[in-house]
Amino acid sequence: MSSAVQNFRPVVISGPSGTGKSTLLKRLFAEYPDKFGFSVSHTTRSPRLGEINGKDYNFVTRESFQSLITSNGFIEHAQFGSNLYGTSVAAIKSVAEQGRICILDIEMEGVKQVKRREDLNARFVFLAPPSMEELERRLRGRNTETEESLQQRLAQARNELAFSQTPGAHDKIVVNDDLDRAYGELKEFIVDGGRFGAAQ
Ligand SMILES: Nc1ncnc2c1ncn2[C@@H]1O[C@H](COP(=O)(O)OP(=O)(O)OP(=O)(O)O)[C@@H](O)[C@H]1O
Repeated sequence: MSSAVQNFRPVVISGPSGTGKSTLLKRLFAEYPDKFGFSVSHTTRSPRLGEINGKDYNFVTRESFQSLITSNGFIEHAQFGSNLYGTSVAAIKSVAEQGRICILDIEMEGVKQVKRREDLNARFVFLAPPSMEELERRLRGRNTETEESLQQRLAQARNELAFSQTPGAHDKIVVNDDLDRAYGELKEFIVDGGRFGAAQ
């Protein structure tokens, strides 16, 4: 295992859409501005004006994207329109090499992929809604979804919740009932007395 991810273990946060992942992560990043980072995704699309290679995206050709797929270099990849997008193992490790904890805010299939990559040494936290009713209330309250996308998110939420019940799926489950309480519990798990999950 590369020593960087031994000391700077990536944290995978997952949970149904609308549970409050972005809300809680924003707060964590504000409290610890230099501790965390996101991995830079790969894409085959062309850079837009002002986008920087290696910062906004790793802009690559279709050929090199394909060869990275073949060599098992991606945690997840998908096609949107005519372009390919993906999260590479190297991009996650690179965050650790910069001395930061890589935060992966991903859905269930991505979680399963990261679990298969033991060399990433990741920790897994699941953010659960207090109930399906409250999740629906939050999604409606956010005013970002059509009825159709809302129903899709709720159906997917049931899958994610079922997976979260599988023994060993996550190292920690935080229920986002009261925001301050949930933040405290999430922070305690992630910061871990300043060790961020690393063995002393
Ligand atoms: N503990 C809480 N109590 C009440 N409302 C909350 C709580 N946490 C978050 N919310 C609200 O719920 C809504 C969904 O939160 P947020 O957008 O952070 O979810 P998310 O998990 O990041 O969703 P997505 O995966 O779709 O990005 C927001 O309007 C947010 O303000």
